Amino acid sequence: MADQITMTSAGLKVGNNPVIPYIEGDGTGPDIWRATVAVVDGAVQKAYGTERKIVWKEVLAGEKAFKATGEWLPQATIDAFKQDLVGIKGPLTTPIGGGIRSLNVAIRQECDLYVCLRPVRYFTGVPSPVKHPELVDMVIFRENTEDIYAGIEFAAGTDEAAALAAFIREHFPKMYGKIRFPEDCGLGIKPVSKAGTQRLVAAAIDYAIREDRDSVTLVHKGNIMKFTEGAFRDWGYACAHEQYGAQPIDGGPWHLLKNPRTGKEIVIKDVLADAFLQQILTRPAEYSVIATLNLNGDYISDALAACVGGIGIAPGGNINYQTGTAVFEATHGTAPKYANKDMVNPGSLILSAEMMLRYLGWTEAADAIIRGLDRSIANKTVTYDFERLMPGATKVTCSEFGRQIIKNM
Ligand SMILES: NC(=O)C1=CN([C@@H]2O[C@H](COP(=O)(O)OP(=O)(O)OC[C@H]3O[C@@H](n4cnc5c(N)ncnc54)[C@H](OP(=O)(O)O)[C@@H]3O)[C@@H](O)[C@H]2O)C=CC1
Ligand SMILES: O=C(O)CCC(=O)C(=O)O
Ligand SMILES: [Mg+2]
Repeated sequence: MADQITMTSAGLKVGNNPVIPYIEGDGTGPDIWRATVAVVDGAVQKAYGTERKIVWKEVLAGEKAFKATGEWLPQATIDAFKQDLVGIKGPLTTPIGGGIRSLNVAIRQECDLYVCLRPVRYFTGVPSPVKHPELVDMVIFRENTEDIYAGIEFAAGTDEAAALAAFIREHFPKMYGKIRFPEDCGLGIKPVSKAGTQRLVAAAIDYAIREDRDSVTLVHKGNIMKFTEGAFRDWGYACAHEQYGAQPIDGGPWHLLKNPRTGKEIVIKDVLADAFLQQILTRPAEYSVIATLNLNGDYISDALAACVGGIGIAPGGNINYQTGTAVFEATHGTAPKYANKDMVNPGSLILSAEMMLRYLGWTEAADAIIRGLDRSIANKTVTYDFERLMPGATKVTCSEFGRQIIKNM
């Protein structure tokens, strides 16, 4: 028996046997996927016995898809994510320079998954390069459909780059004069819209209200990129003011919002991206919910993951809160040098699956995963990345780490 997940006015409707499409992924993807599926099935069984079970449905993308179909991202895969609503994926390779554009970004854009949700918090015992990793408890809302990631780029020396340069020269001669080497210049365009910004910022504020968080920080580089990053900040504050009734503090720009659920205050503030990247090291406790643009969010995700013990344990989900469509995935990439060695940490994908279970409303199964992971780390039976920094730890394989988590649930 298999149930289709549907979106209703009351939220997702999830049966006992939901169909969940998954992409195994490239590089280390198959290793971490195998460990993840075992942990998720184990957690669901632990929480609900035989009453509930996920019906996994493989869909293809990346190298496996190319070998089987001649396409890197078959339309059937996008259709499955849209139809089945909730899915999960391993990492996919993106070549640098030429070749295909990011399949990961393509999935987010084609399904209009406008929020890249990346919670970053510390698990006791995980080795970290900072003195107080336990002070890091942030949830990143990274805009997922706009910015430099829209992929409007023209290679130096092409007719397209020359045509765009000619257009700028004709219509914006002063700006053309600012291009230092116009003759051999690659050109990129950075679209950032009010609608795109405000649906992202609204999702971040909704989260702060729902999860009783005390601040939402808009992270941008608006001093330099005034009409994209600066506009993101201004539209973000406008969203807080117009849609949530937030009021300026001492004339602004910071705003204060009363949580309608708890009556507590939520500060809406902003910070420049470079300052933020140093402050996450020096005073992380001052930040809670983060709303930011696509590229900033990419950098911030990896930097924050490092603060709490590394990319091996940083989860994520790409979500459209209106349609309910969501594809969960780790923050890290394919780590190709470790492919097929059954070696890397499956924690990021396992915790992404844990987010997925919570999104489905299967909180008991999600809690079982957290219990299993907490205890496995406390027992110091960990993969190479933690073991090399954890005195007295026992190094286990990727699959064995998964088995430890199941045992410890
Ligand atoms: N969403 C996605 O699918 C993403 C895909 N990518 C793609 O992945 C490919 C490789 O990118 P790359 O820049 O090497 O970044 P990766 O994140 O794949 O790897 C960088 C380093 O991070 C560490 N790492 C990554 N995964 C794990 C894990 N599961 N457990 C423990 N440590 C881990 C390793 O560090 P160490 O060497 O110190 O052990 C690794 O060398 C590229 O094609 C890139 O485009 C990148 C990011 C996201
Ligand atoms: O798609 C890629 O290759 C990179 C994506 C990425 O770095 C991210 O989503 O964090
Ligand atoms: Mg990244």
